[in-house]
Amino acid sequence: MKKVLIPTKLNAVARETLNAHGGYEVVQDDSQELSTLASQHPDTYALFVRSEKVTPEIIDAMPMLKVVIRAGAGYNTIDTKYARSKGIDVMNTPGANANAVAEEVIALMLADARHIVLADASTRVGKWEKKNFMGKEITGKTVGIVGFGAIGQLVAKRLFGFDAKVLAYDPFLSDERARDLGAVPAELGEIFEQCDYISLHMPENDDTRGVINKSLFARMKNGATLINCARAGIINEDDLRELKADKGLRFLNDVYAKDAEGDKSVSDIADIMLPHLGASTNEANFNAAQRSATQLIGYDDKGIASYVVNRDVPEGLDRAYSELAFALAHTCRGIAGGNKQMKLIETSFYGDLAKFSGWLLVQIVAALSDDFDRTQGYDAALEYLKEMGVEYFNRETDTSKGYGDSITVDVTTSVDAATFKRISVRGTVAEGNMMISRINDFDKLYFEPVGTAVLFIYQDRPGVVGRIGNALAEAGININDMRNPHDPSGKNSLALLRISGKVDCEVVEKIAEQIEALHASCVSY
Ligand SMILES: NC(=O)C1=CN([C@@H]2O[C@H](COP(=O)(O)OP(=O)(O)OC[C@H]3O[C@@H](n4cnc5c(N)ncnc54)[C@H](O)[C@@H]3O)[C@@H](O)[C@H]2O)C=CC1
Ligand SMILES: O=C(O)CCC(=O)C(=O)O
Repeated sequence: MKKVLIPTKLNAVARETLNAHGGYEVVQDDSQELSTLASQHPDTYALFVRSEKVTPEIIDAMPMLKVVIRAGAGYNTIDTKYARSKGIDVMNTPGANANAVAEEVIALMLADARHIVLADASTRVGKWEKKNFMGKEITGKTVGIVGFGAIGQLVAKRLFGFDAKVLAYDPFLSDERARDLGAVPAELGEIFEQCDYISLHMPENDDTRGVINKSLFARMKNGATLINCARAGIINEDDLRELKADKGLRFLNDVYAKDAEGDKSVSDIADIMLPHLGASTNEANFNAAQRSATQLIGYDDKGIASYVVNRDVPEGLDRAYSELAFALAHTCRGIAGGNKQMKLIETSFYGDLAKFSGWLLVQIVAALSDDFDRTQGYDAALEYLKEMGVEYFNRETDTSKGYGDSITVDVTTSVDAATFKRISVRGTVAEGNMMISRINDFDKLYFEPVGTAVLFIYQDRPGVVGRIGNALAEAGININDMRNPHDPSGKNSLALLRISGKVDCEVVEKIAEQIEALHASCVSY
């Protein structure tokens, strides 16, 4: 059993999902400090946190820790570098709470524009200060979004309902993409100069700390509003203090240097301040909790490391190709019949993927062997294969084949001392979906490796597919998708079916007997 420690108020769906999957012992306790819990549970394998600080001391208190999952977006509270040095993967759950924050931004804008907080307090004590609460409308205003990621984009989408003009600054997003999303791409200075509202949605890191400073505040329009629901560290609070009154700026704030009770340094300059409530909706808490659990399961069962933030995922590599490499190797392993003794792994990385071959090999080795620690890198993967007596060969790719960005994984296993079996699987990513395009000689499959697949190779003759369908139906299994090509000789056929649920090995074996299959296997993704 792998111990998962959840020292925070996280929706019970995380615990329930892990328990339903099995193999995890979940300890959830938000009544004690993380430091206390860490020392009580040194055998923790995975830690789920919200805004709790994960320091080197916390990490050292749990020597078996392998994964930290931030149930949320910002991971500036986790010492990711120290975690890396200890071989610990840190993940976040991008987008899981984005809508909650986007709605909070709109709530803050409206609340401030219509004096909701002050007007409520005044009316509640019996006053009638209608003339003091003349408001303004956000409809038609120009709003600048700094950091046009999951939250920034949703804020824009919500604002379009108010006919707002949205300017977006994000150095990692193309102007074309920003325009596709309805925003006007702009430089940071232009945003501060032209906007009535500026909402910050970039992460806090070494590049962003303190970047929202005097030089930008000085360019703001008089009476403009700054909203910070991102992180306290990205703005220079003293610079804002210096200019705020003169320019009549408004400042709406959700974030602090420390999430804790006590006086807040911004209380003199914040017009509305909330206790870091951005993600505090039932929906966001549920989403982040569920995503944390499913990401851990995906990481453990399928090697999905795409959410890991403290490993050098090479720049320019679409994460879907990491998952593809894993899925192709996992398919080879399934067709080879599980944990067979591997002799040789051969790979081809076509198109732009050639430069990511080292990173992709790690995913392949992780898929082929449960013992390989996938938090390690390329050199460790090569070393591991050597220790296991497995040869590895990465082929030069032939661009004339026109395979685009695709991967081939060939695995040769020994059936007995004298016989070897070679499984070759090629695949690509199309419209964001993984596709297996070839299995051995069966080409143009375009089969998505998800759910459960069964695979039969047989001598081609009429009626076989019908018999497979009937036998599956008798076992209560529906067919969701199917490919049935011939091999180039035209003698053999492949029936590759995605089925509605897990299937017992006996059912597959029985069908194989009935149709006199040359090969039968079942792969769960
Ligand atoms: N108040 C709250 O409760 C919450 C706050 N947050 C904060 O909001 C931040 C953004 O969250 P998401 O939109 O989900 O993350 P995201 O990763 O989807 O978006 C962040 C965007 O910022 C951009 N960016 C990076 N460096 C930048 C820079 N120097 N200038 C401008 N843009 C830059 C990135 O390219 C990315 O598009 C998180 O990092 C977190 O700190 C997130 C969730 C809840
Ligand atoms: O979990 C929370 O309440 C804070 C969320 C947050 O700040 C984040 O996801 O970055």
